[in-house]
Amino acid sequence: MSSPLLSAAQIGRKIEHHWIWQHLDFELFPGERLAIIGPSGVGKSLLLRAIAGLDALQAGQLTFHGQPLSGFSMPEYRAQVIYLHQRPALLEGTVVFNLQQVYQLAIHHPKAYNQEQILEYLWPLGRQLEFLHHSVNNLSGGEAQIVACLRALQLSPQVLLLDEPTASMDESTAQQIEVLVNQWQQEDSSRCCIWTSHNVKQLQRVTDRSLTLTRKPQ
Ligand SMILES: Nc1ncnc2c1ncn2[C@@H]1O[C@H](COP(=O)(O)OP(=O)(O)OP(=O)(O)O)[C@@H](O)[C@H]1O
Repeated sequence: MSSPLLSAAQIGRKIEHHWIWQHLDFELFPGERLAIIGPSGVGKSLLLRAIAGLDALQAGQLTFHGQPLSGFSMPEYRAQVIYLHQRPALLEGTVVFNLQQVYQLAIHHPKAYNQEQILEYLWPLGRQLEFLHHSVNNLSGGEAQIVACLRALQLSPQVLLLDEPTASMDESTAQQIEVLVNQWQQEDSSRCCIWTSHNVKQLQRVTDRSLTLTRKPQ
């Protein structure tokens, strides 16, 4: 069997004096699609944020390709493991500006913005060239999620951490996003994703197994 791409050993996240979750162990093998499930407030986003290296852990260790996260430069790690926030933060300006701006980061050189690829992503989402010139201030919540998703997919990451990425979309647009994520994964069989969603049917379509978080007594 291959080695895990990501693994968590006895990880714990504490906020103030309260453990949100602790003693968590899991492994993510190449090609896997994992769901993180549990009720609101149980700490699913905090787990994705920890895996993304955005928040420190208070216990345990995460490894990527067998190396502790502390062994990576964060830009290098985050170019490979991309977190899609449930409420995406976009930069002031147009959609195309947001898609192009990420390439200013040295870590993405020599990759370059590819408008043809973006238009291919947009077509099944019912949007064309003019969408690229919309100001992000005028986007709906679902459209902002589309932009965040395309911004991540165009970078061809190895792992996508999808935090309710379609929560603000209609069902048909959400399913088109699922198709795009699936295509990204089919392009390289070692790519992995971790999803959170309150849409059980969606999780059945897009993941193969799940990790359940349960609420700790206070
Ligand atoms: N920065 C923070 N400071 C204080 N508390 C926080 C912070 N971030 C999250 N929390 C708390 O940690 C708990 C877990 O939050 P989290 O957003 O991970 O839940 P979730 O399982 O993703 O919920 P939902 O399904 O509603 O998105 C919540 O009680 C939340 O209020």
